[in-house]
Amino acid sequence: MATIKTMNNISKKGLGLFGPFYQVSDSIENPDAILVRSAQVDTDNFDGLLAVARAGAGVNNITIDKASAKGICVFNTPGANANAVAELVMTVLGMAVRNADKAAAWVKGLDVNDPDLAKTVESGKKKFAGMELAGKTLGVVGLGKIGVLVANYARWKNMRVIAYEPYPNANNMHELSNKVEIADLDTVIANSDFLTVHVPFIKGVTENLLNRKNLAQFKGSYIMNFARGGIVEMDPVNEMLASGSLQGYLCDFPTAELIKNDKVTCFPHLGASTEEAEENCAVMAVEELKDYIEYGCVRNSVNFPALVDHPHAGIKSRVVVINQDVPNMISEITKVFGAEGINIASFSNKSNGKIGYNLVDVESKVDDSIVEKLSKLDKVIKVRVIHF
Ligand SMILES: NC(=O)c1ccc[n+]([C@@H]2O[C@H](COP(=O)([O-])OP(=O)(O)OC[C@H]3O[C@@H](n4cnc5c(N)ncnc54)[C@H](O)[C@@H]3O)[C@@H](O)[C@H]2O)c1
Ligand SMILES: O=C(O)CC[C@@H](O)C(=O)O
Repeated sequence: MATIKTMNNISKKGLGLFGPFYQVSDSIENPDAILVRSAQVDTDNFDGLLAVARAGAGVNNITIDKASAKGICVFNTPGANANAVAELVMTVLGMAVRNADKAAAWVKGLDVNDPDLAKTVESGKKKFAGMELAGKTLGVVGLGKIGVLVANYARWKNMRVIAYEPYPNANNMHELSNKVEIADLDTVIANSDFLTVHVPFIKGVTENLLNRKNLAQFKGSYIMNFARGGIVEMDPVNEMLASGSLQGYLCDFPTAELIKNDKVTCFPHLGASTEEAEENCAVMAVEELKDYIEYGCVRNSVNFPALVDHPHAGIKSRVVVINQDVPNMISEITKVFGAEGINIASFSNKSNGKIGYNLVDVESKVDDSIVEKLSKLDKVIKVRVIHF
């Protein structure tokens, strides 16, 4: 029986995949794995934790470095909620440039008994005249799963799109419209009518990626942040809003100050809140956890190297060895098996510069003594055995 602690609301479609071998509850104290959305997870608070799966993209709510130090694998679900966010971003921008929410609120406030209602409507609408997206330039910062979709949607609306991506991923680039222009960050900021950011929040790296210095070049009207609060430096944005050089700030991360500002439209971290995205994320996260718990396979981890290699028929034990990524570990590990007279049927290894990950398959049942011996090796972080 494996135990899974859920934090936040996780779609039933995903939870239903766990099956009878799993106990799934939000009240388990020291679970084998955690399934989470936006709640904070300090992995040091859980003994014996094997893995954390984030049903979503951003993992800044999880203590990744602490997890790596203890051999805890952290997963996310790349792309599973990207369309939900991209659709919201384009909807919100479309509404902003047409003053759609303000206009609709004005209509709601009209006197329904006004005999000249139709006239009032026609004469009042000029206050809400807006502009069109077609022909305007959208600047996209970050061409990951969401940024690519936003860029493509903007192209379909006949916008010019310029984008910045420092680490282009071949799969994402393959999906990108060939009409999207790629440029450096300053060029994107300086040439956009609207700016949207889609990068992870990484303290000291993407923190204040849009900042006083580079935002000084922005001559457009709206900045959108549906990625994470700390990515945009707020003091210059507030000053630009107050001076009127920026028409609006549209974001998914409300603060008291933002809520009070009439030129800011805040959403309640709503980007991924569609039935489809919640299901996609939950299903992907549960599949990742099950494959890890049952077979030691790693896909979509943010701290472990990818290694998907299911054991062949006849394998009775799979020994999972997680080590710091230093030279000579494979030799040290195999020596332990040799010294015990255990024949290795299959050995898979991957490393990512920080973590070395090994799956050692054996056609007999190994006992706990091998775990003890492997665990004593210098630089080994964690060892577990999966029996079949
Ligand atoms: N509002 C929401 O509900 C919601 C939903 C999903 C994701 N998000 C946020 O959006 C972010 C992006 O999601 P995604 O699915 O596109 O992730 P992704 O990993 O597919 O894309 C992120 C992109 O940012 C790029 N990047 C990394 N560092 C960068 C830097 N210094 N400068 C510019 N680009 C950089 C990466 O190379 C990658 O292409 C997530 O990390 C998360 O914080 C928010
Ligand atoms: O789970 C959510 O609702 C938000 C998810 C989002 O912030 C993400 O990073 O994927």
